[in-house]
Amino acid sequence: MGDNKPTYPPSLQVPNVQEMVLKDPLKVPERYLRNEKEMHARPDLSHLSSQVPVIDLSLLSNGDKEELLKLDLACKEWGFFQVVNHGVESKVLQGLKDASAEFFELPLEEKNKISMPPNDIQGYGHAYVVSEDQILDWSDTLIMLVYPSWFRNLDIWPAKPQRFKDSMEAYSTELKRVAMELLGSLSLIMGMEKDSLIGLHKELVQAMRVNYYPPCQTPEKVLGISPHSDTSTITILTQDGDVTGLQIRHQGGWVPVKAIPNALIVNVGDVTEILSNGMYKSVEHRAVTNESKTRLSYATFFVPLDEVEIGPLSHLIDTKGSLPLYKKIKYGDYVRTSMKMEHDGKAHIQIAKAQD
Ligand SMILES: O=C(O)CCC(=O)C(=O)O
Ligand SMILES: [Fe+2]
Repeated sequence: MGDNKPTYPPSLQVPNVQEMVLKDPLKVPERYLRNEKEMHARPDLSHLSSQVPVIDLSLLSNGDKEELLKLDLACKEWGFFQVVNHGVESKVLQGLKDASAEFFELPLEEKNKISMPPNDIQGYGHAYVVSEDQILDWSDTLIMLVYPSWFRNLDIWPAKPQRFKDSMEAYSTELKRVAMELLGSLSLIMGMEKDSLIGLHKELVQAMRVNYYPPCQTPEKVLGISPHSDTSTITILTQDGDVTGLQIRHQGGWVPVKAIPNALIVNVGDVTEILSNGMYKSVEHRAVTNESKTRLSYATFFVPLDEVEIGPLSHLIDTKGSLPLYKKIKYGDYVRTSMKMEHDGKAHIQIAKAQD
């Protein structure tokens, strides 16, 4: 069992953004410039920020019917929600943030000791760079598998700061509990037993991505992370401080998510969209940069084992008399094919679309 650690298609090597900004804060190379249409064409929906649903995890845990209905609506209408009363202590959240910030402040050569190897996407570097002429994201990233623990490749976990591993472990263990609770509630609102979704995963695989967004003098011209939906079942995100950066697609525009302090931001991923035959939508999101402040975000992806076949749940097709919108596909094939594609909104979910 211990030898079968998954690896993922690697990304092309591109410049370190943090270093670029350190050397010349005014320089924004052409490779990072977005077209104006992409940045400005959509309606400004920032006034909708306050309407992003808020879910109380302690109520969900008690099986509160009203809260389950709220969750159902949040997954249908927004695909994103904030979770409060999750029970993750603020010192655990802060521990992860401090240790990560300390890692990113290390000299480049120290960080490069765990740079992504040529055959994997885990480690320090950039993700989803698949062609030399693609527009690049204004960010650097650190990616690692955390659970099940025998999936860990500790060679690419930061050795410095010393407390990094413990902080990551403490945070991830807590998030696993939150995810199990959320997946239990999702099972219920999808008309199944509470433990069905977890069972379907065979093993709940948990991967972590720490995003580092340096400031950019012209934030209106670059993106921290390109629009995409996550290939996960669910993603739980937390962010550093009060710098807003995350924006979600809603009603044809972009809505900034203003994080409630210490709340966790959850989004529905492609797997849930596929399983629910489109009833719940994995929503496109992106991150913008800030003119003067660095932002860090911490995304935890919960996914099934590679061998698990995902496809619309039969009871969700049968009861509604609707056609399956997606075909059955092994999760491992889905995620690996998507990683060979440039982030382009939700284009990669086509991999699982049923033929008409
Ligand atoms: O930084 C953010 O808020 C978004 C990060 C994200 O979408 C991701 O890592 O998949
Ligand atoms: Fe994402």
